Amino acid sequence: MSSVSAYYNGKTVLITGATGFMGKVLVEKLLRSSPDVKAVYILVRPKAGQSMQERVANMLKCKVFDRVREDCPNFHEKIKPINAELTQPKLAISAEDEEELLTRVNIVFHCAATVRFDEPLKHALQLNAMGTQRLLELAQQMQKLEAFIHISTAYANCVRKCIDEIIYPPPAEPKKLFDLVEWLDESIIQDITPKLLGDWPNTYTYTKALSEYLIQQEKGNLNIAIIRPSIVGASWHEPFPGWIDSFNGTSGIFVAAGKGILRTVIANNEAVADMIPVDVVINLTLAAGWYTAVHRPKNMLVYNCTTGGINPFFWGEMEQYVMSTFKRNPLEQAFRTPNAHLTSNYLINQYWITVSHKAPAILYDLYMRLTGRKPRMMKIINRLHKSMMLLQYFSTQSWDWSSDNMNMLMGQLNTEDKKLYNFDVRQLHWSEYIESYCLGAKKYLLNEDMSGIPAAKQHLRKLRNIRYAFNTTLLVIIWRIFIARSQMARNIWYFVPLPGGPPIPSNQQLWASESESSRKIHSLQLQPAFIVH
Ligand SMILES: CCCCCCCC/C=C\CCCCCCCC(=O)SCCNC(=O)CCNC(=O)[C@H](O)C(C)(C)COP(=O)(O)OP(=O)(O)OC[C@H]1O[C@@H](n2cnc3c(N)ncnc32)[C@H](O)[C@@H]1OP(=O)(O)O
Ligand SMILES: NC(=O)C1=CN([C@@H]2O[C@H](COP(=O)(O)OP(=O)(O)OC[C@H]3O[C@@H](n4cnc5c(N)ncnc54)[C@H](OP(=O)(O)O)[C@@H]3O)[C@@H](O)[C@H]2O)C=CC1
Repeated sequence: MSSVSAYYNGKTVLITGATGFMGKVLVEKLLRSSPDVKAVYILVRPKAGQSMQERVANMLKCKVFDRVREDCPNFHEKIKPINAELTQPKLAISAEDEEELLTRVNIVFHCAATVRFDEPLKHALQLNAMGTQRLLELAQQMQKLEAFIHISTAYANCVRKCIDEIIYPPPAEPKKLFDLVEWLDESIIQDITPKLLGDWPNTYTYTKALSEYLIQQEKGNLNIAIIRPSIVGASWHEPFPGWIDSFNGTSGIFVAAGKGILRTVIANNEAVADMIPVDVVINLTLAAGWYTAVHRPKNMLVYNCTTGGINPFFWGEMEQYVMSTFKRNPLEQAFRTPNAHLTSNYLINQYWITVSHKAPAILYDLYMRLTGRKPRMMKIINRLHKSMMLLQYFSTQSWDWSSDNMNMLMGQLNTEDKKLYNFDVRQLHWSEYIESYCLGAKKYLLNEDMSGIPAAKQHLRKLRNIRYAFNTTLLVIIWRIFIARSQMARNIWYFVPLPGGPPIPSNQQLWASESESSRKIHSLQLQPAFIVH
């Protein structure tokens, strides 16, 4: 008998960020594993011209709910959307909805956040830190609240190399910052952001660190747990292997590499790629919710939800597995043959950016212009470079996260719960996982059908032939330039018995141009790497 699923049956749950990548997996697993859960309130904002109702209807059509749709066809009746905006006072929840939440909710899962690394500080603060504070205020008034689970990130304290399951001093006093951004002009905040961030690499990790500290300061009597996942990847098993619907973290990089657009990445082959499947994070989150509510630990527990200390995996291995999968199962309409390499050398990376990113993009855009179409590759490449700049902080270093609480929690689960809410990452087989992740990105992120693989392979063969033809033409052009300028090259050329080769010149002709050409050959700057690799 599962204690965790039994606990959620009959309970009323509130989830923020339910429309996001992790939120959807949480809602799905909760409804599938505890079909008798009383109600799942989700805080949703209207967005992109869609009302809250339209957004929820679209969300429920998502493939991630296929399994629960089969198991419990009426699962949608349990979902109760509430109009909310976390950046607004009182979360912009109507008085009537607030009353409903205050009298009914038993457990809160707070997933909503902006995860963009380039989010302006003011907005990141308003959502990630102030939003969390407002939700806590609401939670304090909930009459039947048993547990509050906050999703943070393992990188909230990335300025440290060894990260324990404790709350560290914040980068700044949150309330002073709130005051500051309240009255300072937006452009001034932008100007002083690097100074405020200090050692923190971006506004995301900075505001996540602040929100952890705020929770510790203002938790009062609430039963709270903090979950800190590292880089969240596609699902391992549930609801089905490889499910992913977000380009964040490594997913966008995989797609760009699979499409043959990304050829060089700044990363340390030997650094740990601390990735964790989304279903593992959600299983741990639900188990932590149960443990927090039922066992009521005296101190607030922080769960580092990471793999590096338990089952380490390295960026170099990731490169191999990703490239091997996309070579065997290519993406449709690839720009070039997938062939991405990691390097920790800045100059080498810059060199390949010029030769293997920018030069092909310029040529392709020229071709688009000549054929009357809109050029777009350079724009994509520039965006990719911006992303890579922001991600390289994480791909060039390793961190040590302790995972004692994760192990402790595993020990608290009964045999059935260990299976139903499996978060034992020792069983994770990385090559199989990365293959299923890449195939999931193909199917669920790009909506490509597996039946299109033969055509995609055919397309890669066409690209290979174009590359051969291009390289041969380039070689001939370079050679012709040599021939025109170097007597030695001409001598070699004339000894190659090619059909249709040049006529054998007289000795006089051979000597005539030599002095001039031997001078010029030294000034020729040949770049053999322009030959596409
Ligand atoms: C051979 C392989 C080797 C692999 C080596 C890999 C090395 C990788 C290294 C290190 C990964 C480690 C990462 C650490 C993570 C920390 C963990 C966490 O705690 S939390 C979560 C992390 N959060 C993020 O990942 C946000 C990062 N993203 C951003 O901050 C922004 O997206 C940014 C600045 C990178 C780009 O911003 P923009 O404004 O240029 O673009 P935008 O708004 O994101 O996208 C515009 C549209 O393009 C789509 N898009 C994005 N990437 C795409 C792609 N690759 N292909 C196709 N479409 C894409 C998007 O879905 C979006 O579509 P629509 O407008 O919503 O419809
Ligand atoms: N993905 C990852 O690799 C990792 C994620 N995390 C953490 O996990 C949590 C979930 O991340 P993930 O699912 O990837 O993120 P997503 O960006 O996919 O989802 C974010 C969610 O927050 C909601 N949200 C954003 N702004 C507001 C707002 N102003 N008011 C109400 N809701 C809002 C979004 O709603 P809407 O649909 O309206 O935009 C969406 O539901 C975050 O707290 C993140 O920090 C931690 C480590 C790694």
